[in-house]
Amino acid sequence: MSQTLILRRPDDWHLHLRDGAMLRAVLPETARHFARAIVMPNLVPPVVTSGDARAYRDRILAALPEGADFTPLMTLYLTENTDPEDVAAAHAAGLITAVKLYPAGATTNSASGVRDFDAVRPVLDRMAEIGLPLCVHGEVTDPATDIFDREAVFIDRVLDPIRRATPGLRVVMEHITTSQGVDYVGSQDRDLAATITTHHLVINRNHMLAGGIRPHYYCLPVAKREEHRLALRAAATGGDRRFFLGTDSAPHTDPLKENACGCAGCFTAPNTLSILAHVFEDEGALDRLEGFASLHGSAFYGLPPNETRITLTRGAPVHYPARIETGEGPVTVFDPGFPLHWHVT
Ligand SMILES: NC(=O)N[C@@H](CC(=O)O)C(=O)O
Ligand SMILES: [Zn+2]
Ligand SMILES: [Zn+2]
Repeated sequence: MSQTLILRRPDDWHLHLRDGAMLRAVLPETARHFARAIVMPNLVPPVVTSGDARAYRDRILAALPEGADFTPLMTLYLTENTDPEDVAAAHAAGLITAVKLYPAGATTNSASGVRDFDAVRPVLDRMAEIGLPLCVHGEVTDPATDIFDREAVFIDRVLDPIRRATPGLRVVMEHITTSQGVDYVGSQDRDLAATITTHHLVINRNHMLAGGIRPHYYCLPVAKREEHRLALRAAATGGDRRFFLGTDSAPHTDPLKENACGCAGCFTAPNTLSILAHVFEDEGALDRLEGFASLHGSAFYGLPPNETRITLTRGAPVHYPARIETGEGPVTVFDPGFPLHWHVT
């Protein structure tokens, strides 16, 4: 017997769309299922001013397939030179939904990020005043901190002090990967939330490293031990409104992934919803999928939920392409390692 789930159309609260030919290839994969997405600003060069955000938004809208119903929600890349007034004006004009903090050197295209957190204090103060959320890539970057500990150390050493010094600042910890991330969000008030990716609900570090190195499972923050994956699954499927979907779908071409120094990022846009339905079914939480994918994020950002619906139907295995072609080369689609049965229409 086939089983059907009807959900409000989901949103993706953390997405990389890139630019140019890559943008044109990956955007339809998200627009097919999602109504809105927070678009990350880590282009080269990054999206740092309101003018950059407006121009990037226009390029995204121009790349949308005919008839697509998709709204990009823009972000600014926080640098030590960001002008608080430019941020406030972009917010007041409805141009941006958040500002993104990358510690310099933490991840893909983060070289223009923040080294000295005191240098961005005026921007953070202004954001707290106007209620504009800060999205955070939460990892320290000092070489002495083990890569598997970088998120937990960031919470204690950077994030908690910033939040204490900036009362009222609304923060989203992006792509949390640890039980410490889950616990920190759970212990705080409604000004703090977290996105969780699809892939971190599926893989732990063994999937990436045991029995051969699998570069398509390499992303940042890097997948952790199994106990952390289980904590993320409990948070995502537990119904707490502070946790919501941000796929962090992050396309890189195969030659850049399958490389002696491979890029970080998993491309999950095409099959994310089928995988999530599988995960929520496994956890006996299909009734909570709509909250995680379609309701909690918009509530945090103060936006109305989408009025349109998608239908998930459980049936014969559904096949997604192993990779998509882009004008820049092939991009491998994340392989969850199990057959998918949930069709999305
Ligand atoms: N997640 C990743 O591994 N990569 C992202 C950057 C990021 O979100 O940290 C990318 O832009 O490729
Ligand atoms: Zn990141
Ligand atoms: Zn990302």
